[in-house]
Amino acid sequence: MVVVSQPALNQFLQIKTCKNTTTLLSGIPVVDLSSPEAKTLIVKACQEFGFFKLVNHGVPLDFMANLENEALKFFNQALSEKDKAGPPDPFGYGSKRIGSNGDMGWVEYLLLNTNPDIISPKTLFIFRENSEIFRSAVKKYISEMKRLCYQVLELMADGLGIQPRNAFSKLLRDEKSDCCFRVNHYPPCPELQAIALNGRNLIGFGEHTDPQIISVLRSNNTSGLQICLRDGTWVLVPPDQTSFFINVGDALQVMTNGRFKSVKHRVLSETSKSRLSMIYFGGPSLSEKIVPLPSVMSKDEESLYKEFTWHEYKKAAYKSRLADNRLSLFEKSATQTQTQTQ
Ligand SMILES: C=C1C[C@]23C[C@@]1(O)CC[C@H]2[C@@]12CC[C@H](O)[C@@](C)(C(=O)O1)[C@H]2[C@@H]3C(=O)O
Ligand SMILES: O=C(O)CCC(=O)C(=O)O
Ligand SMILES: [Fe+2]
Repeated sequence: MVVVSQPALNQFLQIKTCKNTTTLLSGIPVVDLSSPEAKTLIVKACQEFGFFKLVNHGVPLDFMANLENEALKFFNQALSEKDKAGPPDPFGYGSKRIGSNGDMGWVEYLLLNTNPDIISPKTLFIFRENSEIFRSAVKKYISEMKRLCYQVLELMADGLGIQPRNAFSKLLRDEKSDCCFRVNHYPPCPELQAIALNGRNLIGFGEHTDPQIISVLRSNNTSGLQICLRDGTWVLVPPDQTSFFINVGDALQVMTNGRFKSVKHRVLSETSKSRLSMIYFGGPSLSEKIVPLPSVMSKDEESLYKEFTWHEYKKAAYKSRLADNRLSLFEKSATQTQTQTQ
């Protein structure tokens, strides 16, 4: 990324308000995947936060470190080289523009489709020439992410008492599942140290919920990720490069009829250290109906949402701005729910 002037930086600056105070949270739920209590703790965390940290996950640490190194080699290239893999369509290399509806962030990224049948021409440029090591690191990492998602989703089903226990995971096991993988690089912004910030922050990735079922995030040891609690307070998530952070996505909120809540999150940039994060987004096949699972619902309980397919949701999501409440388009009004119960 290039050096920028203060007026150009203004579009990434966010004013902090008193109501929205950021506090350091040491109470992020932590789940030990090897513990017999994992399923109970996962359900509790998804109900209260829509978010938790996963330890003892069994993913080899060198897979994470290798991919991080390879990704940094990509981002350290000249912009003219990286731009050959962009602009994102939505896959490929992107810088500062997130999505196609005007969102901006102090970030550059690679967005990849994980289905080998769908090859985006842009992504061919990412792995061209001497990048076989990068391609292989991505492949190994993604296969671990799939395994981890299946395991976590099966524990969620167990914890909720859902039969069969693959009710969620089968959606990702489907060969047509719509999953993607993102590597975000947040360069440091030395210009910011020189100017008076007046308590303002630099937005790396603006607030949003992830539309999919589940997201698995790993970052280097640079902070920046924040989650929003139910009371609207933003809290910092202390980084931990050996662990994963699991986000409940909008589709899982619907499939649990609101028992799990998708977590609103954002990244604020550091002025002196770069952050590198990799996120695996697990989505179902495009034709999948996103409805509450019958075994989640109690007797006479009605769905809070209108029926829609993942394709319909995705289409709406990609027309929306990052901070929009995408699920509200599919919520039933109070009158609709009452009429159905009468
Ligand atoms: C502004 C946008 C970027 C996004 C598509 C959208 O129109 C709204 C959802 C955004 C998001 C957030 C989570 C993931 O990073 C992502 C890949 C996704 O599936 O939804 C991004 C989209 C994107 O960057 O293209
Ligand atoms: O980069 C991060 O740490 C989080 C980014 C994110 O939330 C996303 O890409 O959807
Ligand atoms: Fe996200």
